[in-house]
Amino acid sequence: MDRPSVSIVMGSNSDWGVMQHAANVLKNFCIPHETLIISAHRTPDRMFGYAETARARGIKCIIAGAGGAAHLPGMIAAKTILPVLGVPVTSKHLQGVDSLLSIVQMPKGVPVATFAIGDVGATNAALYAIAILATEDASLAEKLNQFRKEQAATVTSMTLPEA
Ligand SMILES: Nc1c(C(=O)O)ncn1[C@@H]1O[C@H](COP(=O)(O)O)[C@@H](O)[C@H]1O
Repeated sequence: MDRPSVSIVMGSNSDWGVMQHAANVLKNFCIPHETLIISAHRTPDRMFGYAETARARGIKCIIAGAGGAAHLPGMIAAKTILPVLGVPVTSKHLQGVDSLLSIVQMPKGVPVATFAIGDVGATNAALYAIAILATEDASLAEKLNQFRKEQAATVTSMTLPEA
């Protein structure tokens, strides 16, 4: 098994329903990745250790998903210079708007690329991670181009019911 180049982390196993969409995209593109549960709030020391060592382990970018007071992506970004892609997980009471705002409003100097709430955000974060890797991998770039072409063909062949 190749060393993972993308790391997917989430605050709880309850986030998996959303975050599995990121893992599936990476799997479809044959990107070696890891999936971990780490919480800035509940396991702060583990989170620090993880963020401080991820780059040396060969990780190229981190997809971090969390819900509610979603400080995980921002706190990871505070401890690593790797690109952090934040996924706001849909929450029970505020439908993920709380997660989105917690992730997107980072202070100047410590960026987190923030994606849409839920499944779409997780999917796009993985596609973005692939785009990052593809800047230095011609065959991956070709795969990504092919994906876009297939997507365009699907939309082009869409039909509507007769009026
Ligand atoms: N937002 C965070 C963090 C964090 O940001 O460190 N750690 C856990 N959580 C979130 O709490 C929610 C509820 O978690 P539980 O289902 O375990 O109670 C999850 O969406 C998780 O991401």
